[in-house]
Amino acid sequence: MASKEPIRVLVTGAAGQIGYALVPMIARGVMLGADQPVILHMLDIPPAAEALNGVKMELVDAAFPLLKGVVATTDVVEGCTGVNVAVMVGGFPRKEGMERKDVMSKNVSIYKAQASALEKHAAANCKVLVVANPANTNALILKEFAPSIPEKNISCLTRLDHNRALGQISERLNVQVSDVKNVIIWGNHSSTQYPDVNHATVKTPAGEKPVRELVADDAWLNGEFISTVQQRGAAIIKARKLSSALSAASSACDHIRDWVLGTPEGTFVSMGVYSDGSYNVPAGLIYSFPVTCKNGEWTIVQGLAIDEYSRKKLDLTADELSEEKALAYSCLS
Ligand SMILES: NC(=O)c1ccc[n+]([C@@H]2O[C@H](COP(=O)([O-])OP(=O)(O)OC[C@H]3O[C@@H](n4cnc5c(N)ncnc54)[C@H](O)[C@@H]3O)[C@@H](O)[C@H]2O)c1
Ligand SMILES: O=C(O)C[C@H](O)C(=O)O
Repeated sequence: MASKEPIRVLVTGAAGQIGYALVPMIARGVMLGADQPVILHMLDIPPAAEALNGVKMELVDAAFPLLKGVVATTDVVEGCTGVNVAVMVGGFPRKEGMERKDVMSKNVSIYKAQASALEKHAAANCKVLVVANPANTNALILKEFAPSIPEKNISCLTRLDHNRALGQISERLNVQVSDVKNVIIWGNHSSTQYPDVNHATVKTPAGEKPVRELVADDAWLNGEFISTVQQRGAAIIKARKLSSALSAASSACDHIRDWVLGTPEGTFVSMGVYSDGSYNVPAGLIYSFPVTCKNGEWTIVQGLAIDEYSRKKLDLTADELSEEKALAYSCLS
C-alpha cells in the first residue's frame, strides 16, 4: 500500500516546555494518526536557538518512523513555509502572581507579526491552533491580521479546559474518563470560562445517564466543580512553578486530531472558534463553543437549552473577551 504524503506541522515556541512535550507526540502519530507521516517545523527565537537544536537532536535520536523531516529555525518565513497545520505555542507564559492581562501586550504583537508570515507562506487551507495566552485574543489578532486565511481555519485551545472538566467528573463519580462526554467550555480560556455539565453524560451499564443526575449535588456542580476547572491553570502554576505542559500538549493533539479526523458520532468537544452569533454570543470574538467535526471542518452544536444561570455565565465571559479585544488593540496602537 502506498504510504501517505507527509503533513507539515509547525510548532512555534518549540524550545519551550509545551513544545518539548508536544513534538514527540506529533512525531509518534498522536496528533494526526498512526499511519500519517509528518515533517516537523520548529520555530523559536534566537536566544533559544541552541536549545531548539538540542530538541532537534533528540528527535533524530528517538528514530520516530513517522518523522520524515525536521526544520528547526529562528526564521519565521522558513518556519511557516508550506505548513498544513500550525500550532502556535510561542510567547511569554504567565508566571505565579501574574494576571493573564499582564502577558497581553507582549503576546499580541507576536501574533500580529506571525499572522502575516502564515498568510504569505503557509499551505492553502492551513489549520491554525493558538495555544499561547491570551489564547482567544491572540487567535483573534492572528485572524484579523491574516485576512486571507479563512476564519474557519483559525482556532484556539480550550480542549485542555474541556479535558480538565472530564477529569473532575470522572474523579468525582469514580468512572473512567473515557465514559464521560459532552461537557462544554464556553468562552475564554481564563478564569471566567464557563464549564457546563448540563448536556454531559456518562456511559453506565444501564445506558447513558446525565452527569447532573449521577452527581446529584448541584451545589458542587455549580460551585467547586466550576471553580476547580476555572482555576486549574493557576493551581498547576502554584504547584509546579511552571504552567501546565504535558496536559496542554496532549490536549493540543486532541484538538487537531478531532478537527482533522472528526469527532465520534454523538460526541462534541470544545474549541475556541470565531463566533457567528450562535447562542447570542457577540460575533467577532474567538469564543469557546461545543462543536462537532467532520471532513476537516468544525460546526457549532446548535439548539442546546441554556438556562438563566448559564446565560449569565456565557455573557460574563463574552464581556471579558470584548474587553480583551479592546485592550489588545490598544496594546498594538
Ligand atoms: N491554551 C492553553 O490551554 C494553555 C495551556 C498552557 C499554557 N498555555 C500558554 O502557552 C504558552 C507557552 O507555554 P510554555 O510553558 O511552553 O512557555 P515557555 O516559556 O516554556 O515556552 C515558550 C517558548 O516560546 C518562545 N517564543 C517567544 N517568543 C516567540 C516568538 N516570537 N516566536 C517563536 N517562539 C517564541 C520562547 O523562546 C520559548 O521557547 C504560554 O503563553 C502559556 O501561557 C496555554
Ligand atoms: O493559566 C495559565 O496561565 C496557564 C494555562 O493557560 C493553563 O490553563 O494551564
